[in-house]
Amino acid sequence: MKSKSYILLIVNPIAGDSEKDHIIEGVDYEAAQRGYSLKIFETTGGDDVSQIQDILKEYHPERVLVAGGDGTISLVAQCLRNSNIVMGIIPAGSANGMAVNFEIPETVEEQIEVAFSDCLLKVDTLIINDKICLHIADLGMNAELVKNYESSNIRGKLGYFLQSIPTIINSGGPYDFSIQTENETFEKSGILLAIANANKFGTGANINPKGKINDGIFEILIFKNLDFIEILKTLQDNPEMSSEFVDIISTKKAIISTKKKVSFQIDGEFLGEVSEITAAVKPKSLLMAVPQEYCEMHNYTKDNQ
Ligand SMILES: Nc1ncnc2c1ncn2[C@@H]1O[C@H](COP(=O)(O)OP(=O)(O)OP(=O)(O)O)[C@@H](O)[C@H]1O
Repeated sequence: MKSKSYILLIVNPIAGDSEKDHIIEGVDYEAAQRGYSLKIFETTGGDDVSQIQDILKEYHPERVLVAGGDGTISLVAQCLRNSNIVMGIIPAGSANGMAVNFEIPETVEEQIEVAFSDCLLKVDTLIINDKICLHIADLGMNAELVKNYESSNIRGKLGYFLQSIPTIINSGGPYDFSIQTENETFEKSGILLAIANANKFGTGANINPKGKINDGIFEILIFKNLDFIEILKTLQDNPEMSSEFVDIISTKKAIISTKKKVSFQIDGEFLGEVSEITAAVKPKSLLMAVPQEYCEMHNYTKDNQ
């Protein structure tokens, strides 16, 4: 084990199609100011999980900062789950859904400040079909949109917007979902079933306004139709959505099945078509540095060590 405390910075060089030099310089400066040594690891897209695990064992960093998109954040969260190592996010992807959800500020300077701050929150993670979900997974129309977005050349919100109309027209829904929770079985029909640990999609749509990221439960939201007025409401901070538009089930675990296969995504990554998934919450399993304002707005109590 090394004698000085380490910060590990994990950089995905291709995320968001942007250079990361200013992030690396900013983190290097801040780490030095605070008396840490900095270890940098660049992902390769190959065996990143086992390489990161080896670095964690060798350097025992106090914090791991991630400069990448949602895919890289998920990968790092998977390595840090059930440890006491803090994860900080420096969003550098094309859509950055998790950063939108955690209200990470816009500038790199502010993001680095948050990533090094002592506003720490132990958040729940979900395990869905053996994969980690920090944010939102879904079956149906949004997953179809993620698939079409991934295969298109235009990135960012514009890319999502441009894919939305053909996706709506060509969608395979509505779907009949059978949802088995710990105590009950529900039969529901909808165009989109979301499994939400967090509140917002990467587009900013606040689909799960009452959800808390550290309450030991998650929400299953079944959207029944494309009601544009209700969709516009989700752009507000605290939308009251009609029960004609969405049904909400809160639970700790669930098995969800459909007769016909349906598109499936976790945290912005398209994972093919499935007819059954299992989801379970792992309460307070990841320690994250988040903005003070995020804790205040959602009445979260900090989990400072
Ligand atoms: N050095 C690399 N070369 C090629 N691909 C890489 C490399 N490092 C990571 N990857 C790939 O990058 C993907 C993850 O990208 P990530 O989600 O972080 O960024 P993004 O796609 O730009 O952002 P977002 O998810 O916010 O749209 C994974 O598929 C991973 O395999």
